Amino acid sequence: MNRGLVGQLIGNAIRHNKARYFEALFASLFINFLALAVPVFMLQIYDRVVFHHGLTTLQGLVVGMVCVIVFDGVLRLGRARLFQKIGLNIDIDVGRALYDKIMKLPLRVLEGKPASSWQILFRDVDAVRGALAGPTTALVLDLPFAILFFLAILWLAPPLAGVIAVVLPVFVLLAWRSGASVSTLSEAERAENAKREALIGEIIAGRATVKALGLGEKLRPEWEMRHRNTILTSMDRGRSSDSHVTVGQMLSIGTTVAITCVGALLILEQSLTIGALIASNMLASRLVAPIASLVGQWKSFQAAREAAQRLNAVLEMEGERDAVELPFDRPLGKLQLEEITFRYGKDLDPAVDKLDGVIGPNGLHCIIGRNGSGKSTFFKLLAGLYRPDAGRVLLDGADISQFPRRQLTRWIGYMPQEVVLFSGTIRENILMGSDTATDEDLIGAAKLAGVHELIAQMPMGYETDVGEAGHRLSGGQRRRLAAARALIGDPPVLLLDEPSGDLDGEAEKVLAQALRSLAKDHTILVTTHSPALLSVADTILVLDRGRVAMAGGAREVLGRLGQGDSGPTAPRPTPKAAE
Ligand SMILES: Nc1ncnc2c1ncn2[C@@H]1O[C@H](COP(=O)(O)OP(=O)(O)OP(=O)(O)O)[C@@H](O)[C@H]1O
Repeated sequence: MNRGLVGQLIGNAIRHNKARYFEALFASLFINFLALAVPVFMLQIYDRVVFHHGLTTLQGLVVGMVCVIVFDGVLRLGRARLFQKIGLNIDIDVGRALYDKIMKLPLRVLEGKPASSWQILFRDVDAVRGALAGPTTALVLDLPFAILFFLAILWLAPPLAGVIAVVLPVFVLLAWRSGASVSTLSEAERAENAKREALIGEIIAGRATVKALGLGEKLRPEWEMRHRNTILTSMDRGRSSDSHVTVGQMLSIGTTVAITCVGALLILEQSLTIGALIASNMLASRLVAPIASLVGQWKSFQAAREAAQRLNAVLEMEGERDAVELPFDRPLGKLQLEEITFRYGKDLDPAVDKLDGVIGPNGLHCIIGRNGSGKSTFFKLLAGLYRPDAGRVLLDGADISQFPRRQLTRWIGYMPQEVVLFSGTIRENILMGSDTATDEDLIGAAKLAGVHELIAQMPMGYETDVGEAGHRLSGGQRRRLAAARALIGDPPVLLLDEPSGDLDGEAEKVLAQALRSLAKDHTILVTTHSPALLSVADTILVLDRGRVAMAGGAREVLGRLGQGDSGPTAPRPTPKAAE
């Protein structure tokens, strides 16, 4: 049977930590042997010290018990440390595998689920760690030693061992039932919790809009509904769990009562001493305790198993090509589209529909079209972020789908429409665009993006902290930094989605001139409606509902658009005119 990747990772983690688990098992062995000391102490107190005034025995027993308590404490502490180390290794292995997988998943897969559902997966790593290196593991290691206590009771009072033999299967059945019923309810609770977190995530991400539009009250019913559902499912799960735990506690008390009653009869028959009864009762509660905790803890195992299954499902998803980089020279930047088609869903119209033609090498090519005409989708296909449902994108004659992501990002610089910066300095954010860039490249890219002077005027210059997601900067500043980030690796192909979006007129002109001079030896595609950029373009491609509505030299297209040509809705006259 396929254990799955998480199974393998856990297997590896257990193998790597085999020595530690053995040490923990060894510690458990001693802890449980030492646990026998208390009943023996009681037996001696009642049957020897009390009955025979054995004060010397009492002194000896007290010294012995102090040693036992200290040794037990040291062992428990040691065992907890071992679990910490094992847990750390599991965290590192499984957490790293999850991070790597998420980084390798295709963009469409990542976009297919809310951001919060990816975030929540890291909590699943905690659940797996908790089950393999937490209190539940200590419980499992203690379980085999229950036999030790059973044998001790059997030796002291065989009829009392009979009572235990009857009660134990009931405990095991209860633990199993508790796990089974809690499992379904935990899944429902998790699903509701994920919905609530998705809403909180959206509200926090859009906090400025929420505030500006005063959406607090409008969003409240939705929030309250999701919050209520989370609480209700949590209460259902809690109720089920509580009822099993309560039955378990009742059974524990019932066991003590049954043992005491049977023990009392044995004392009356003079086949048992009071000390032996007290010792048996202590042994019985020590035996029953871990099994009774199983009733409450089974849910942790169940939760860990489900977490492992969810992690497994993600880890087994197909990632992007992880091949070694191919020995290709730096491309010249000729993009060839072979009837590329892409739909966001099987039943949806194509967002990009049979786009065909050649762009570049070199030149500044503007893509225009109405909102929703497919410009951003087209760029994501060119950047290799989406795979076409049909057709191919070739770069210098090579299908881009064969290249690993790292290689592609060096050749195709992409600046998305929604600019995202990361916490850190301006310098760190720009340098993210290249693995090898020097300080000279950093300044060169900033100058090209027209942001160098602006940075130089800041008190901390390139070391200025941009804040969470770059929120300490203005929209235009963020966009210019993102442009510098796309430019820094000097890729032969540049895809800039609305680079002039938040720019003022002056910045727009600077950008237009920079792109114009860069276009001599780079293939630059820009989606824009900025006259400054359109005026320096070599070609213009007009998209409409994912198709080419018009394409050709910039002057010609602008002329036709100016003459009242129906533009984006016009038929497709020159499919390869962007060449
Ligand atoms: N993640 C998505 N899931 C489903 N449909 C999508 C998704 N993203 C875009 N679309 C749809 O695909 C079509 C093309 O969208 P796209 O973002 O490429 O247009 P655009 O030309 O860049 O628009 P704009 O000028 O507004 O940025 C639109 O109809 C849009 O509704």
